[in-house]
Amino acid sequence: MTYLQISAVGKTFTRGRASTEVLRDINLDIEKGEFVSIIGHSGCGKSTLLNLVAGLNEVSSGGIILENAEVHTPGPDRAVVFQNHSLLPWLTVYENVNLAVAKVFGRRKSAAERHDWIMDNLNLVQMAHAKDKRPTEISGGMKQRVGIARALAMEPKILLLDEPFGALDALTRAHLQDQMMEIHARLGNTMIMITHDVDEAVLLSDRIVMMTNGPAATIGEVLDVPLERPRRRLELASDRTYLKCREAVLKFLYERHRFVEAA
Ligand SMILES: Nc1ncnc2c1ncn2[C@@H]1O[C@H](COP(=O)(O)OP(=O)(O)OP(=O)(O)O)[C@@H](O)[C@H]1O
Repeated sequence: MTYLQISAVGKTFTRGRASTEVLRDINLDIEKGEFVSIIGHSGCGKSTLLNLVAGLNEVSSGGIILENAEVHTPGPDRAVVFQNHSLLPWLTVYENVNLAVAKVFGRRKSAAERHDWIMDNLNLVQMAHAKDKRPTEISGGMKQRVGIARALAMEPKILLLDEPFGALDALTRAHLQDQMMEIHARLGNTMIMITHDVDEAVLLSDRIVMMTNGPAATIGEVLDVPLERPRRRLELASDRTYLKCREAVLKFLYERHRFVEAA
């Protein structure tokens, strides 16, 4: 039984008499525990697709089923991490995570259990030491880590990552990619990540979904990444399979589906 099933999904935005068909006939099955990246040129509809899975927008045609339940609205079973952290600035790191934990586990866990759970998740992203700091007092990479802890603390069925490291410098980005791989190995979560970064996609993913250019974008190809885990970036830099996957994505993006700026 497929965990997440995206079937014949289309999305058209309509405003007044104008309408734009952004996505057409998207079909994708994702298994429990898979790490899937979505890559494609700017504006092709990656975030739109993620937002449909998150339930932030409704599909115009087709359907999305997560563990036998059709997706219509947002829910804590699908946590989203955005490129720019969405922490509340007047709350501490701890309180930001607590907000999600209280909402999801308020009735099911005691206050002591909720506290332990918040600390577990802050520890997972190595942010427990900053639990009493406010978002303005920590770096961009740290804020993203808190956002990831908050999302993980909801124990979602699926973690949706919309360019989670896009705004970070290269070194911080590499560090967080490594942490993400460790978390994935430890918890076995199902994750969908949008990225513009070919190396990031190959390093982290079990499969890479490559999207054609819009309007009416669809899935052009899906690439399996048959690299064993754990993966180490330095060893992979000269690994044949890694380089082949990288080349396949680059060819898709820059030969077969080159980005053409709209007039
Ligand atoms: N709510 C909306 N109403 C109308 N059009 C929208 C809406 N949301 C997105 N679009 C349009 O859908 C298209 C795809 O946007 P989307 O943000 O999904 O692309 P993307 O691939 O994630 O882009 P990027 O990589 O630049 O973030 C764009 O042309 C955008 O203008």
